[in-house]
Amino acid sequence: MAAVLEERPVDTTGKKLAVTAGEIKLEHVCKTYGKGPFAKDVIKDCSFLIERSKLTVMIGPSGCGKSSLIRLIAGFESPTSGKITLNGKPVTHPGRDRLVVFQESALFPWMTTYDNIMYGPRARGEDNQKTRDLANFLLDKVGLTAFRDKYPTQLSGGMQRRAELARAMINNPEVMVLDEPFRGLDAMSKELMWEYYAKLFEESHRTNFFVTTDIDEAVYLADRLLIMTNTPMQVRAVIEVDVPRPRSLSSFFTSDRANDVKMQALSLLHEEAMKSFSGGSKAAADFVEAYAKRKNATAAE
Ligand SMILES: Nc1ncnc2c1ncn2[C@@H]1O[C@H](COP(=O)(O)OP(=O)(O)OP(=O)(O)O)[C@@H](O)[C@H]1O
Repeated sequence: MAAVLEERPVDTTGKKLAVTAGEIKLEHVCKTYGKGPFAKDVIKDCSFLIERSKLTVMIGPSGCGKSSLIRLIAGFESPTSGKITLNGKPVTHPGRDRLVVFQESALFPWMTTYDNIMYGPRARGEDNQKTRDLANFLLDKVGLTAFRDKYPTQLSGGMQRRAELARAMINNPEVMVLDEPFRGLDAMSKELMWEYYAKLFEESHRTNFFVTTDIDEAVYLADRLLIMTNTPMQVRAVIEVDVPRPRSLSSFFTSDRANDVKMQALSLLHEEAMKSFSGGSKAAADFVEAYAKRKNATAAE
């Protein structure tokens, strides 16, 4: 059963939003695309838990199968074998209980920020005082109250991502799934997004599953870090990021534990990249080069 965690204030008039947190379990999940001589194993015997009320981050080499796994969890595709359950019930199709925020903007360009956020409730015939209060509450939470009536093209990249977070959260999913949502943002906007997003999580403790290729993002955000292998993708290691919350970005990376986790994760990812580097992967070669630069920079500090 999903747990109703806590009543959260929606606005100053005292209305409440119940945050419901679910749990997703993957057991021996495999995914093969194509048939016969064209068959390609992308996910192989993948088992892990997306724990209730925790922020689980999955990091793996580029092209290892992360987006394929998200499509299975979202219910857009089915595993070739193995089982995925939400609160013990098999995932068989897409549902409001598992909303995915993708790396590409999904905002409707002809709608204002407010209308984009209200899209879900309106589609369900729930344009009422409660959802309107909630939309305004979320606008405030993501720092977009002043941009309520602007269209997506009038917002910066970071603002668009924040609007997307609000648009997903208004539907109160039991699990929020995020596929590299901050990819492509410049470094400063990205850090700002991490802080917004971490705060939103810390205030709600909704179950979140966040997928990335960015090591700093992964370590800063995660309660649990899943390090994945190259294709066919499996869980290589699970690291508990036992750094207390709320986390301040300015002090986080000076913490010994955060740096230990980062070095441990980097070294595992480096091993995975080396495997596909020897197999001739361009993405792996880029990672190996970036890793060497980062290691030298850390040594120089
Ligand atoms: N529908 C499909 N049919 C055939 N092959 C596919 C299909 N979807 C994905 N693949 C293959 O599966 C592998 C993993 O792709 P996927 O997009 O899941 O990886 P990823 O880790 O999300 O990549 P990135 O980090 O670049 O976003 C790739 O080799 C891709 O070509």
